[in-house]
Parts: sequence; structure tokens; C-alpha cells
Amino acid sequence: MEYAIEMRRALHKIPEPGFKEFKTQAFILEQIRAYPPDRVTYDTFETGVFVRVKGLTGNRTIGYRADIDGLPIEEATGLPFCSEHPGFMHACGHDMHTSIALGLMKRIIELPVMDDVVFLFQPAEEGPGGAEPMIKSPLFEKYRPSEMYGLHVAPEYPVGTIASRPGVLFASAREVHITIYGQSGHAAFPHLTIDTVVAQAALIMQLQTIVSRSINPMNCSVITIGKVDAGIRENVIAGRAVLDGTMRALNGEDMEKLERRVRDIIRGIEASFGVKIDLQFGNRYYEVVNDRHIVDKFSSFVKMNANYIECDAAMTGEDFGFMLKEIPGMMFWLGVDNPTSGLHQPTLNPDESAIPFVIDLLDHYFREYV
Ligand SMILES: CC(=O)N[C@@H](CCC[C@H](N)C(=O)O)C(=O)O
Repeated sequence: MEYAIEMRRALHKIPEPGFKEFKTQAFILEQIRAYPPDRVTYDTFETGVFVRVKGLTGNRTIGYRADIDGLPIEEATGLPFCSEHPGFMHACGHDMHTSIALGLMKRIIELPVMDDVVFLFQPAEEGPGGAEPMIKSPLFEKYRPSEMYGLHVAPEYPVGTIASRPGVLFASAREVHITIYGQSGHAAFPHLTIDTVVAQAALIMQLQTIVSRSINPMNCSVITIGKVDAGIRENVIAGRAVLDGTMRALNGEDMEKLERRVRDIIRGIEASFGVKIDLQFGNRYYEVVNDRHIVDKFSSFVKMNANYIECDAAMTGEDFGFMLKEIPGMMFWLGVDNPTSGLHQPTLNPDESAIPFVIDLLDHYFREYV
């Protein structure tokens, strides 16, 4: 079996949450330590790894980033190499991203390219975000590339397709964590309680008016409440309710407006229902903004070798945006032909033939065009 596919299957079995990618990091280090130290240098950062592969001239340093974390989703693919970690799955394709980086690294160690190539195996993309601390760490200066690339699997495109665009490719994203405090009591005496479930329901519905009533309809934004929790049984009024969600926008102004309106609505809910609400915003992921010149260079190359689509921006978030704020570069979608499933679904099953396809493509690009 092709080395990188073997890597993917091994990684698929051990999905781990952000900053707890201990087995994944050990697995990556095991691969790196098999190479001669005069070809490869590396450092660990939290559960991530920086690697430099020496080029023939080393005049420049090209960066390639792979995110390595999994998601708290119970896998339902039935694959023979499915997750061995109950309740966790590589449901966003980071096993593909990491094995592509390992395969590309092996290729250019065995047959060097002109430039040094730096690989960033980054933890916690799904949250709380590993890209920002990784590039703020002093180690980043030792590995700093002059341009950077990253990819994300795209189940909706067939294998052999690359999609990207100059400018904003992914939205900015910010998690929202809300806890509602009231007064629990008997279901039969609601007037003696402060029911957080009713406040929670009203809050969810009001939050859903922000995008439609406060954001310019010509712009795109999203508020999703992905998790709600409250109560202990049918005849006890819940004294505490929790909501977790995420907000997306394509520019900073809209993201700030989303935050402002969430605060306003929460004040209103407190006044109308007599509850107290604790609101916490997570890290803001910046938009992924692709460098125009680098997209031109890369897309011209791809058009000669594969199918290139100039796609629309997507409302997915990606902390690769932090890296692209610091270093010019680009992210692109890699077709993995799984249109009946999708990202963050328990049935996600990317076509592995995309792995050798993109390793060949990037190897060729890094060797002759970058
Ligand atoms: C590519 C992808 O699916 N990324 C995640 C990033 C999540 C960021 C953060 N945890 C949030 O929810 O805001 C996405 O959900 O788009």
C-alpha cells in the first residue's frame, strides 16, 4: 500500500481533541525520526510539530501546514480502519491533511527540491485554535517560511479537482458559550421558579433574527447554535441551561455587529425572563485571505495538470487565517468525492486516491513552479 495511505489509515484510528493530540504527535515524530538528521530538523510545540526539510539551495523556505485534531463525533462509516477512540472521529479530514503532509515530506526528503520546505503539524484547528499560539511561539522564527500553503478536503468535488479563489476563501469564526441561570422547582408550580428552558428557547429564536434583521442582506453571515443542554427530568423545571454555538462573517465589521447584537439580545432576555446570563466568546478566527499573486501562480500551474475551479467563499472557519495574516500564501479545497456525506458528519469517507494525486501535484509544484 502507498505510504501516505498507510499513514492515513493509521491516523484515522486515533482521532484526538484539540491540544490532546498526544498519540498523533508521537506518530508524526516516529515518522520524522526515521529520517537522517542532516536532512530534517524538528521541534515540538504543545501537541504540534515544526519540521524543516533541507533543500538543495535553501535560498527560500516554503511552508506547508496540516491540522491534526479530530472531532467529538461517533464514527458511523463501518470502515475496517475506523476510529479506535469511542466518541471521536476524523470527521473533518485532518487525517487526510496530515498524511498528505507526511507523504509529501517523505517525497522531498528522498528527492530534494531547491528550497527548504517547512511543515507545520498544527493542533486544535477545530478549537480552541492552535495556529495563533504556534505562530506566536519563538520557535516560529526558526521555521518562518516566506510563503505558505494549506488545503482542506472537499467532499463535494471529485478527485482531481482543486478549488480556490483570491481574497477571502473562508469566513471568520467565533465560538459563543452561553449559560442561563434561573431557579429550579416543581413542574407544577412554574410561578415559583425561573424557568431557564423557556428563556433558552426564546433566546435561540431571537439569535436567529440577527442575520436576517441586522446584517446587510448583500453580505453573508451565520449564527448556529450547535449544542443545547438543560434540565434533569420531565417534571423538574431547569434552573440552568447551556447553549454553545458559532458565528461566521466574511468581514470584521459584520463579526463585530454579530457580537454586539448577541450581547443586546441577551440583555433583553435577562430583563424579560428574570434570568442571569453568562456570555463567553471564544477566540476569533480571522478570515482565510488568499494572496492574489500566489493564487494566480498556483492556479495557472494546476490548470496545466488538473481540474481547477474558482469557487465562492465558504462560511467554514479555519485558523489557518492567522498564518495567512502573517505570511502570504493560500488555502485550497481538495476534491475527495464523497458528495453523499459531508464535513462534520459521522459517515464522512473521503476517497483516498486524492492523497497520491495531491502529493504528486504539490511535489511537482514545489519542485518546478513555486
Ligand atoms: C474547516 C472547519 O470545519 N473548521 C471549523 C472551525 C471551527 C472553529 C471554532 N471551533 C468555531 O466553531 O467557531 C468550522 O466549524 O468551520
